[in-house]
Amino acid sequence: MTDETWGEICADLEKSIGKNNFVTWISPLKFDRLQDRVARFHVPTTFVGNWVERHFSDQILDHLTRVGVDVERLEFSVRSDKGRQTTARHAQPAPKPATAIGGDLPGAPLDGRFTFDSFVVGKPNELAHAAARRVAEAGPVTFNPLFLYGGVGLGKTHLMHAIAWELRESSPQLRVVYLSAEQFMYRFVQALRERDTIGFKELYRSVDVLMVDDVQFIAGKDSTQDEFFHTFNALVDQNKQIIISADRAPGEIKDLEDRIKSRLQCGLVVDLHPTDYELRLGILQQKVDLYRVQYPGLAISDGVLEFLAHRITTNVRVLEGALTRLFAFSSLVGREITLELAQDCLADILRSSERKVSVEDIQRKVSEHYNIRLADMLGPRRQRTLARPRQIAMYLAKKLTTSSLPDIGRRFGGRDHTTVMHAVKRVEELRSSDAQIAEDVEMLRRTLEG
Ligand SMILES: Nc1ncnc2c1ncn2[C@@H]1O[C@H](COP(=O)(O)OP(=O)(O)OP(=O)(O)O)[C@@H](O)[C@H]1O
Repeated sequence: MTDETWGEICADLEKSIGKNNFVTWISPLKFDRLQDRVARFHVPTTFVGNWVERHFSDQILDHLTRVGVDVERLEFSVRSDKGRQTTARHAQPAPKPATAIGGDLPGAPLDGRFTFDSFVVGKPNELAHAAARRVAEAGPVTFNPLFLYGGVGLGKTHLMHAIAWELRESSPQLRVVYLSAEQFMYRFVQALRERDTIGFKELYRSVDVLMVDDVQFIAGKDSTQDEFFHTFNALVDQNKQIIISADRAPGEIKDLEDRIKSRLQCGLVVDLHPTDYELRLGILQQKVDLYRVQYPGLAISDGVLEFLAHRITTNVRVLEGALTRLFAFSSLVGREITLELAQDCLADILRSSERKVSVEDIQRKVSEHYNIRLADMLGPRRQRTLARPRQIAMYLAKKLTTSSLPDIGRRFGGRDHTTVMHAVKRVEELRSSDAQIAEDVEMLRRTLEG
């Protein structure tokens, strides 16, 4: 059997199992060889190998036999660029399909790539990861809800899906529902339209684990908030686990009712901090390893990943997009990915990343401007000559970056978010009453935004 035969079979498989299944499970397979009637494939993770083996091996065998390939069974192994191999057969048993987790329960589909295996842990996300792991153990409920928050593309959805996959595998009897707050609202509205709110209530209040992604979406939507609040209470009363994500801390979500905010704050609130250089590099290396399984010929020069990790600091999604573009380009033109090629091919992404101001840049510029030491800006001393620049830096951090108030507080020597809130308010007042401060702030803003 050749790569070409496999390509033909893929086209047929896509028709029979559907595009989504095909893209998630079959595209990542790389045909390796046929030997002793065993067709061997490389897979990006053991998880994918297990899944394909369990759910699609009969269909693959069927298609292979139909085109005349003499094959008895399939084998899947993970191969990293260093040639390490682990065979899927020896790994944990695969979980059951989870597109409709909980059988007839209306959950949203899960992404097969978002598992704990593929989540790279670093300092900025280690607490969120540990909390997610703990919840995924399905032991006694210790914190309810688990509230994960952080900026765009930092891995909230990835962690929630990972929890769902893990629970599905270890506790298949649990009724686990994952959905976005938007889907929760649409389903609720549909129930209202069909006059079946009782059915809706019963359904969502009978789950064992409820995960609602991007909860900030329901802010300002009164009846949905109300329904969410009652569902939430009913589940907490029954000691069922709830996991919520949002783009900011509960207290900072505008137009969210206070009773919901306080409920959300009752459990464990953990944020995913913006990535640091090491985490970005780790994620890039992991992606390269995965791509190498699919495209063994992939050549990437030393220093390219370091360059990307250094320059693209916005979010992981942008980082992944950049790498995908580089891979596509290099495979199309058949060239090694060099630093020059990366600079050319990613010029737009690099340019837009350049304009991003970081909290560290702000701290540095403000301390230079007021001629104080950076350590003093971050330290505990409260004298006016230090406190004022510190407040201005906090104000600029809030205005020029996407960091949340708690995040800014933490970066200013572990201060509370209320201190940052106070600083922002104070500088706003001073800007209208003190011409010197207004001028300083404007000048600093211009310099920082370049
Ligand atoms: N630590 C990580 N390790 C591996 N991949 C990661 C990590 N963090 C994020 N990603 C990847 O980045 C992409 C975006 O992550 P995800 O969708 O979970 O972000 P999010 O925080 O839910 O963002 P949004 O607020 O936009 O919904 C995904 O492809 C995810 O797999």
